[in-house]
Amino acid sequence: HNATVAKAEPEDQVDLSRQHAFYGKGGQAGVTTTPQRHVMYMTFDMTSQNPRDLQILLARWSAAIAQMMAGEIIGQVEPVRNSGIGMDTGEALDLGPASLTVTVGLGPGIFTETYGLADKKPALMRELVQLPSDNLQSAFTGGDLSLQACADDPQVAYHAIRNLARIAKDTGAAATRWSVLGFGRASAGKNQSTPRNLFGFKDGTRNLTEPTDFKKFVWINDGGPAWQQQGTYQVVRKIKMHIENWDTDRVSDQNAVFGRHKVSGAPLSGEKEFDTPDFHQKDSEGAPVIPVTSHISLAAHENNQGIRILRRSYNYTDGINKLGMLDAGLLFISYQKDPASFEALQTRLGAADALNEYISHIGSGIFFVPPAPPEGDYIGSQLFS
Ligand SMILES: C=CC1=C(C)c2cc3[nH]c(cc4nc(cc5[nH]c(cc1n2)c(C)c5CCC(=O)O)C(CCC(=O)O)=C4C)c(C)c3C=C
Ligand SMILES: [Fe+2]
Repeated sequence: HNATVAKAEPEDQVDLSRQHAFYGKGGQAGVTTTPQRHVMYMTFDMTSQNPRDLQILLARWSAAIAQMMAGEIIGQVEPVRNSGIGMDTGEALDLGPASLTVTVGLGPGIFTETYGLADKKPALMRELVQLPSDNLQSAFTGGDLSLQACADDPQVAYHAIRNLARIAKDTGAAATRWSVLGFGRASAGKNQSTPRNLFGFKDGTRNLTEPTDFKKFVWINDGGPAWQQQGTYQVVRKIKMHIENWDTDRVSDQNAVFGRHKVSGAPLSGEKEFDTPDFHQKDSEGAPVIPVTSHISLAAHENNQGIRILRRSYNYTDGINKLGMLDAGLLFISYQKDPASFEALQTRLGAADALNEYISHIGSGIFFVPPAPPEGDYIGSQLFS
């Protein structure tokens, strides 16, 4: 079963010398970018009430991200002065750019009077509504700022976040809130083979991959304030997966939970992974072949007034819990031009998904992702003019 590896597309091969552009005209890198293999995700709380500190932080973050995405250090690792402290912590030296992208998000707490930004709040920015089956813990929820660092080498992603957290502390602007280190991209981009989540199922088969769909469902182009155009909303959910329970379940039942076959990824109504699911197909007893409570039946755009979102999730593990059980799951990240799209899907999933027996939404966040800055500028600069 090594066939997929042997005939991998270039998008599937790791080339650690590959790099992405930070500056540009469209949206930030790391949203519609072909998913890299690893993520280090972190949110921050503002520790300063001064808008100047926020501005300086966004400017310093932007400059540092641009350098790191190019595979450069962000300052001396070994200072010339004998007693000097290093600027760059050094652990990514010689590792290459590794397709690093760092995507910056602004949380609801940024668009407030505290920073003189209440009137700059993007039209659809707000806290997510409470959703059915939510089991959110404050230790994995919220944040004023988010950083999603993705790379094909986990150390490159970690180095980026570590150095950006250092800058946040250094400026006195923000402090770390929660973070997740994720692996094994659980989503697929164009020409990428579909990876598997920790339940062993192919995840990302019917994800968005076409520029026309990105335009329609992901990037904001509503004719509103110029600085928000080509922005998007990031929703993040830390979803624990009850692995031991799942592993004792019959595979036929697992297939019914997702509405797909485990090995091939084909919908239960078809034979091949990319066959379009037929939600009307009935078995000999007249029951839908793809159960109505299956994950794909509840999430598919055909059954949700055409709603679609871009998923960019990663598997994660936090080791084992106090009972010695595997503590792992999915760092679900989605991008959409309207956070209500996520809410609409999760309202249905949270209420009826057969998968709910095996998962628990324990963390959550929502962030506005401003467009990429042009060369020489920084993310969110237009907030301060
Ligand atoms: C609210 C949005 C979604 C959450 C939360 C979510 C959690 C979640 N999903 C899987 C595994 C799979 N999801 C699949 C498809 C799928 N999931 C969503 C949305 C959410 N999933 C959508 C919109 C879709 C596409 C539905 C369709 O159009 O058919 C699949 C099938 C393969 C695929 O198309 O990607 C799997 C497998 C897990 C394990 C999980 C939480 C832990
Ligand atoms: Fe899903």
